[in-house]
Amino acid sequence: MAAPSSLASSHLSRLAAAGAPAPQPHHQNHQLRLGCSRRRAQRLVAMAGSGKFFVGGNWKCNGTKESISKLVSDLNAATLESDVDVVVAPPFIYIDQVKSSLTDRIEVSAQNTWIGKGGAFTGEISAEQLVDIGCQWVILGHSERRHVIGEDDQFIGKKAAYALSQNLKVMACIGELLEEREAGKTFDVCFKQMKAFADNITDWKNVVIAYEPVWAIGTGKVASPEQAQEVHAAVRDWLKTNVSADVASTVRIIYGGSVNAANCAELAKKEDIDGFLVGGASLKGPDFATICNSVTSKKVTA
Ligand SMILES: O=C(CO)COP(=O)(O)O
Repeated sequence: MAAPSSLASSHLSRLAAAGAPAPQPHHQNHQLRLGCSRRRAQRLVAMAGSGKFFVGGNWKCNGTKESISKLVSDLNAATLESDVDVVVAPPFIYIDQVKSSLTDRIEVSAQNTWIGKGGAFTGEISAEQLVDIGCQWVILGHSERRHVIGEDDQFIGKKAAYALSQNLKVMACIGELLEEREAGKTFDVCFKQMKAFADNITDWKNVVIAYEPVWAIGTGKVASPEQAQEVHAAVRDWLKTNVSADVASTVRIIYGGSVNAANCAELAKKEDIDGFLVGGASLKGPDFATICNSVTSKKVTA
């Protein structure tokens, strides 16, 4: 694959050594750099409002009553920086347990919801029911739901609209497969997934976008800070062109895929990385707290 001229060759060798796929060949780094300082100035102003660093823990289909009780007590005991929003997403059946035992400092999310009002939909959980038990967030469009369960862009977009209409906040996930990255289609895939969200979302204030490259999820192959930044900046530019400059400068774009206590600080330093969506490492309270507190690396470089 042709290497983009803007990345130093030493960096490319490090990526190759770590087994990470190469950056996108068609990237418009030049154009992104030109808009960079203006965008940063806009975003620093926005930081005073909704733009807090954001870390979500997606527990996926893991845990027992006992292990979750231990995880909650570790999270309750953790010292968290004040300028980070923290959310955890337990499996549905443990949400009530978590809500009743977890500090209010941490908000609670579901990992999915039904597309509309509840009723005769066996096995589903409605947005109304999530709100009823005090759940504030829902993760939608996660790659495991797209690629394992088979949810498509339109279905996910409609879920987002309905969840937002019921006052749930949404972590809207996007991300490319390895073969899509290797074929130079990362931006096409991410923009197509973004369009399905944008077609259904009118107000973005309760939306966080999670860029989770599928090849980095649960594989230990984290995207390099440069790879993640490249896509985050491109998604922000897409929002500017296709939604509004205001949404582009205020919406938080978080990264997910093999984030851990050791690699979070370097990723957090990147301008367009506003936080993380964490899988495996969110099951360990102290590691998750370290990832939440990587906001301090952001402050140093902002
Ligand atoms: O899918 C993820 C978060 O939603 C990421 O999972 P891992 O952190 O385990 O790679």
